[in-house]
Amino acid sequence: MTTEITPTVSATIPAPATPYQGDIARYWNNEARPVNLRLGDVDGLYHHHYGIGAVNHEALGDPEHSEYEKKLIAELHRLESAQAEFLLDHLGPITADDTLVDAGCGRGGSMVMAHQRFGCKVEGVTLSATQAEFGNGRARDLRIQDHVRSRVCNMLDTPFEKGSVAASWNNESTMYVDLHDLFAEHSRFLKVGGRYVTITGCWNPRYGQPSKWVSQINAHFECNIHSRREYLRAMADNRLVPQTVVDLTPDTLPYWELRATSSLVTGIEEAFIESYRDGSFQYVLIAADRV
Ligand SMILES: C[S@@+](CC[C@H](N)C(=O)[O-])C[C@H]1O[C@@H](n2cnc3c(N)ncnc32)[C@H](O)[C@@H]1O
Ligand SMILES: CC(C)=CCC/C(C)=C/COP(=O)(O)OP(=O)(O)O
Ligand SMILES: [Mg+2]
Repeated sequence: MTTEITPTVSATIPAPATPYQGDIARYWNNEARPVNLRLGDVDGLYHHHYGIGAVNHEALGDPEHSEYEKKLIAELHRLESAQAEFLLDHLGPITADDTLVDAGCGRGGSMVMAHQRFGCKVEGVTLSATQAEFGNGRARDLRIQDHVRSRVCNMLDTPFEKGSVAASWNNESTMYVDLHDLFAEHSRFLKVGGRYVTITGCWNPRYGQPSKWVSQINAHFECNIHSRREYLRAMADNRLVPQTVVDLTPDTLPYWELRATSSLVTGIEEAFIESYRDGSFQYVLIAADRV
């Protein structure tokens, strides 16, 4: 008797490249915070990034109202999706024949949005088998699995052909890797004339060194936040020339101030709010041309 085996992500998980990557894979495999799942449940787009834009206080209404918490969750989610839309705005002209790469794709919310906007293929890589299965499940639910695919793969060592990708991004996933290694890999698989975009938190060299708040964020997420200077230097060294740099710090503060009032707080809100306010930490978008 033969048993048919349906290939799943977990059947083909590569060994972590380093012990640290094993730690990060475990971290995301075990992550199930309500602040992420309940926001994703609003419309089926699951994000692991933060929000930008003004809070719509009119839509929120009276905090004493029984529906207020539900509206608050919908509002936080709207701001997180607005962040992803802003990133996609900077990818340049993408056609349905193009392939995009989401490096550190999480549960795949941004990938679905990119496919819905451009009609193109979107390939995502994450260290977490749980996340890749989740993202592929959502793609199947939406019947876009031919176009949107997540896999367990180190973003520093991907299977994408040299020069085959029209645009790629990291949405809050650069703080887990060495930036020179990361940009060398994007530069390899991007077409000349292609576009790279990141939205990230970075420490501000004007402050001096990483503040205690930045250290607290690193410890909370087991990550290693880089400085703004490091981004620009590593891009320049890898044929990525910044076309647009936007300081999104003032645009993300309202999200954090609202989140701090919700029942879904995780305890990291103070560190983000204080570091954005004291200037030690910045939320930035950098869009670069592959030259
Ligand atoms: C904060 S989440 C961001 C997820 C997604 N970009 C989003 O906006 O929802 C960080 C992601 O980076 C991924 N990651 C970290 N290091 C990685 C690596 N070396 N290779 C691939 N993915 C990595 C994690 O697995 C996780 O999916
Ligand atoms: C800007 C910086 C420094 C980001 C660090 C990376 C990170 C963990 C992002 C959000 O993930 P999440 O959505 O899972 O976090 P949370 O549970 O806090 O919403
Ligand atoms: Mg979140």
